[in-house]
Amino acid sequence: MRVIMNGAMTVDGKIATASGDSKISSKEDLVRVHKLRATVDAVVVGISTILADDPQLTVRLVKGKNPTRIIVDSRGRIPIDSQIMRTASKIKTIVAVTDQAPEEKIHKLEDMGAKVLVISEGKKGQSAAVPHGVNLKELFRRLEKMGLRRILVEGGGELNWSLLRLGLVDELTVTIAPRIAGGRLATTLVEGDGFDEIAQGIRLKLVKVERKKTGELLLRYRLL
Ligand SMILES: NC(=O)C1=CN([C@@H]2O[C@H](COP(=O)(O)OP(=O)(O)OC[C@H]3O[C@@H](n4cnc5c(N)ncnc54)[C@H](OP(=O)(O)O)[C@@H]3O)[C@@H](O)[C@H]2O)C=CC1
Ligand SMILES: Nc1nc(O)c(N)c(N[C@@H]2O[C@H](COP(=O)(O)O)[C@@H](O)[C@H]2O)n1
Repeated sequence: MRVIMNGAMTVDGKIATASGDSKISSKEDLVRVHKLRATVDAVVVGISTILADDPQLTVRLVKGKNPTRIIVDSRGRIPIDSQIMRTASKIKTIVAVTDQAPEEKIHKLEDMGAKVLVISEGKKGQSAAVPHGVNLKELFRRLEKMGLRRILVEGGGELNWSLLRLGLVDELTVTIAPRIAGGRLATTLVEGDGFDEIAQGIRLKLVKVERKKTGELLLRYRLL
């Protein structure tokens, strides 16, 4: 399995403003992301990203095949009128929940065309903010068994932390937009509990730097 994490942040590391505006990167960068989506089997996001952005997670800006969309959502909170659920009968959609999700909601999601994976709670690698989240190692094992081998993670910060902490990420691409958003409550690329010491931090090797006409920087890292 190959797991690529992608995100767009401001120079001060924010992936959205405190009020929830996440339109950070340029159209050119979004086209790059859609091209990247067209190369993967699945795109994974956390439920808070769905609730904040109501994304489609498609390749509509380019020609190509839509990846399977995977929502990590322990309590089954995904709205039935979200863009993802409204298109779940046409574009493969998986909602990964735990036994905290109400059975009635699980049936509703399945009736609308989504596949629901009930996965026992994860214990390691999660932050205090997500004490009873989906067991991501088990989720990724199940995805691999289903033939989903090339996975793109598109955040947000809590999901990014859990996956990085568990060592499940192979590559990180991050677009840095020439903006500063500020705001102590604004979400950053990686949230979670974090480490006490920098020496404990996750190590990366910078493998590529691209300077864009838009003023953005595209950084590509390999996880060590
Ligand atoms: N600029 C960019 O590139 C991007 C920006 N964003 C922005 O990020 C923000 C959302 O990020 P954030 O608030 O960090 O939330 P996330 O999107 O990372 O979702 C986190 C939630 O997912 C659920 N979850 C279930 N299991 C796990 C697990 N094992 N580990 C982590 N989470 C789990 C939890 O909710 P529950 O307990 O209910 O299951 C948790 O609170 C939005 O504002 C969005 O716009 C998002 C993506 C990209
Ligand atoms: N690469 C990138 N740049 C930005 O500026 C972004 N806001 C995001 N966000 C991610 O893309 C999702 C939106 O996808 P659709 O356009 O609806 O297909 C959003 O929810 C984030 O996961 N990414």
